[in-house]
Amino acid sequence: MNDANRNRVFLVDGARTPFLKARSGPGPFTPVDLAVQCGRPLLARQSFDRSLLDLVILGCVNVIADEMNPARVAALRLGLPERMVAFTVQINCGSGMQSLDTAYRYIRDGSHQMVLAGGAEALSHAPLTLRQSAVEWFGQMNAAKGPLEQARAMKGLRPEFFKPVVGLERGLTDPITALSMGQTAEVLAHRFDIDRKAADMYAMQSHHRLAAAQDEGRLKGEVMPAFARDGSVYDHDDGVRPDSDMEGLAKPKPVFEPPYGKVTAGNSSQITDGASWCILASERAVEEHGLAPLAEITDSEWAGLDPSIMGLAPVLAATPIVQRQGLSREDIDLWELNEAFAAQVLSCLAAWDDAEFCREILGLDGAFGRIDRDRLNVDGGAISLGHPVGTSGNRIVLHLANAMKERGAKRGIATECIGGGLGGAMMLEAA
Ligand SMILES: CC(=O)CC(=O)SCCNC(=O)CCNC(=O)[C@H](O)C(C)(C)COP(=O)(O)OP(=O)(O)OC[C@H]1O[C@@H](n2cnc3c(N)ncnc32)[C@H](O)[C@@H]1OP(=O)(O)O
Repeated sequence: MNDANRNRVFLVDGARTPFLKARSGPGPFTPVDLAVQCGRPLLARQSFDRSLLDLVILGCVNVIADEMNPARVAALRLGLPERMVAFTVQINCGSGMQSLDTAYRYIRDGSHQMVLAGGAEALSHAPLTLRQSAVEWFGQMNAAKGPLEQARAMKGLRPEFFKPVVGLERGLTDPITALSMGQTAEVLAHRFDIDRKAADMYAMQSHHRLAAAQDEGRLKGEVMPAFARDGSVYDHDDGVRPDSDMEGLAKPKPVFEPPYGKVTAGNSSQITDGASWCILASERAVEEHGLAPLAEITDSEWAGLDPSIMGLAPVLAATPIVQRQGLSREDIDLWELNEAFAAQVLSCLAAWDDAEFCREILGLDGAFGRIDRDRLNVDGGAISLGHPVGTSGNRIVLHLANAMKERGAKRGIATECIGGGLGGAMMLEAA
């Protein structure tokens, strides 16, 4: 399909739940609960009838057994018609952006007019699983015929069978390299010479920026309060530490490569629960229903690279967009680069500023240049907010749209690294 036949795609509106830090034990909401909590007020404030939506797509990494295909469960709980097609996508931390990109492409190519695309993740509900030896033992017990065989199988019982494997640890470990996500950030810190002070400084700024955005009411239309069954109300991102300072950040020990690593609890993204939705619409739908979009989605890109340096993927995904749009670094007014780890974000900035890297890996003539920190993650990011993995890609696009509107920006890019060695990026322009 040539460009002339492509439809323009707009991000009409969006909302998310507060991001809630996973503390000990499951949090108050499942992924679908979260999706419903922010989906309800979002749909209620639209001027169009919700039955006009064509499709629901939801990104979710840790789907729980009671909510298979959470997109469909959420759609029905949101009161959408039974004919509504709804599917769930999973591409690790890219899931919430994948839902948007799928919606963007469907609308652009003319098959759909209005799509609800989101991400939902409750990392506090990540499954606890049995170790392989325990699974085999339970299998033998089930297969045992009669008391004699059962007694024989019973002999194989070991206390460690009852010590569960934390699913989250597995989920945040790359299956090809066996490196944890934090270790991949350490690889980058080493490669780009990111020191602990620089990582902590970045983390401190993330907390200060989010705290300022909360205080100054910049998240008001974006964050919808969530109401738990026990009557508790959650109305703000609770992982923020407004008083973060360099002294405090210097205290936590390196988690993933002790004792010399640079990545700590203070400069990593937090383990968090949260959901986010965006409504995407074609130009025709915008005109027909008199909608006032936040932004236009004008390009997107995905990239793959060595899983052990997955954190560099934003560089590989975002740069081709800038190039093919005939733009330069300065033309991008705002960037949202998901803060998986401070060392990972800083490595991306360093890679863009490294002429050799840009020539060899990106095929540029020289360095892309260092992104201005005043244009990057202006209201904080996953270090201060938390990182509900299947949601974050959706949140950064939504927040980019809101931040662009708030600041009168013309153009912005949201981009993120994805476990397994992938990256995604989307470009927005003022509507
Ligand atoms: C998956 C993909 O597809 C791609 C990606 O995005 S990769 C990224 C995926 N996500 C991850 O890998 C998650 C990374 N983060 C983690 O694993 C965990 O946050 C972690 C293991 C690093 C730390 O977990 P934790 O110990 O529960 O952290 P947390 O409770 O926040 O902090 C522990 C202590 O550090 C200190 N600390 C944390 N932040 C601080 C700050 N800003 N200032 C000062 N001290 C701080 C405090 O002493 C804190 O203890 P208190 O809460 O009692 O004050």
